[in-house]
Amino acid sequence: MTKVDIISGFLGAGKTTFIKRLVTDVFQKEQIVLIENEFGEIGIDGGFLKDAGIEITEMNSGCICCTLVGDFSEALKQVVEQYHPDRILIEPSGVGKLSDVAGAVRNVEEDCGIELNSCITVADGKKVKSYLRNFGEFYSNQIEHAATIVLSRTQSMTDEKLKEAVHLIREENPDASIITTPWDKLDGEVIRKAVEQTSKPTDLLKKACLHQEHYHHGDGCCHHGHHHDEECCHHSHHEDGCCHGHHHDHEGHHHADEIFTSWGTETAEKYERTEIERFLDALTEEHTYGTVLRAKGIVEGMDGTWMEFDYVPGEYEIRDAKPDYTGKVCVIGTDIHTDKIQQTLHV
Ligand SMILES: Nc1nc2c(ncn2[C@@H]2O[C@H](COP(=O)(O)OP(=O)(O)OP(=O)(O)O)[C@@H](O)[C@H]2O)c(=O)[nH]1
Repeated sequence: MTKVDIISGFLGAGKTTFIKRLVTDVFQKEQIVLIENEFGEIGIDGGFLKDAGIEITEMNSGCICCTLVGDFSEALKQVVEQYHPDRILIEPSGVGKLSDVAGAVRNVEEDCGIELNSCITVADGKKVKSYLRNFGEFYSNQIEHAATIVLSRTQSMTDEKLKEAVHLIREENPDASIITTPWDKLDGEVIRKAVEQTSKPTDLLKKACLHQEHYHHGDGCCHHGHHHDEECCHHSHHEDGCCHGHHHDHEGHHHADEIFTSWGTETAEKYERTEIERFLDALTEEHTYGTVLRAKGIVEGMDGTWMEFDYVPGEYEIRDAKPDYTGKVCVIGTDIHTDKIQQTLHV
């Protein structure tokens, strides 16, 4: 039986970084396939994991919800048939709802010969308060439905801030195990125990489905409170072909793409490192770029070397990288001014 672990978490939380730790130190003896669902068109994370021999299936889609029932179960089935892995790791989009993803996995457990083993959420310890307040519908859902919550960046938090973050998480989820020790300090075995022993998601998921008013029908789909005949995505379908959320539970139900915008481009443009630094520094200027929650990319430098960058509010990182087939940049946020971003990057 293939085990399935879901590693969710908001934009830039550290999901990919934690998954790297899992595959190198925790599940290193197992054959693993990673299914990533990026919000937006440009897949940037693949490199390291591909180098480590991990099979990666990327599902790039603006709306995770619409892909969950159709494409998603198809992807799961294909992965099992093609690779017969010991374990499938699913990294949903940072703005995906954990209950949706977990529900979709459970619906195809029997069909696909898989077993939902754990629901993990990685959360940036420094941003718990602000993300709960500003993006609660998505953020709380990821916290509430996790059996294990892994806090990232705790090494750069004061004890007081860490306590506050844990308290806020406990209010949303009294039962989860919360990993507060920075994961690079932990042995693989300790991480395995924290993830495996506490992550029997069955009861949590029952709760998830009741809470969200999902009805499970014989067709294996998870319906969001409405009964439609369509194949997938049972929100109200409007004539414009888009799915618009309905406010039928206390949290409201929005699609990621109603609230978040993802902009991405591939580019052969070359940059000075200082130019990228200036760009990342400037992303905090809301009046110019809107509310940028995440940026990442890989681009060629003027000197022919390559740079990879990662931005989350309050910090960024530029690293040397191996050349890619072309440069790629992706910016995600709310009300982002893509024309200004394009101007700055000359794309
Ligand atoms: N200092 C520190 N940096 C971290 C930690 N976790 C993640 N980061 C950095 O944060 C950035 C984002 O990490 P990712 O692992 O790509 O985050 P993600 O959740 O996969 O991000 P998305 O691509 O938005 O889904 C990278 O620059 C990481 O190096 C942590 O625990 N400590």
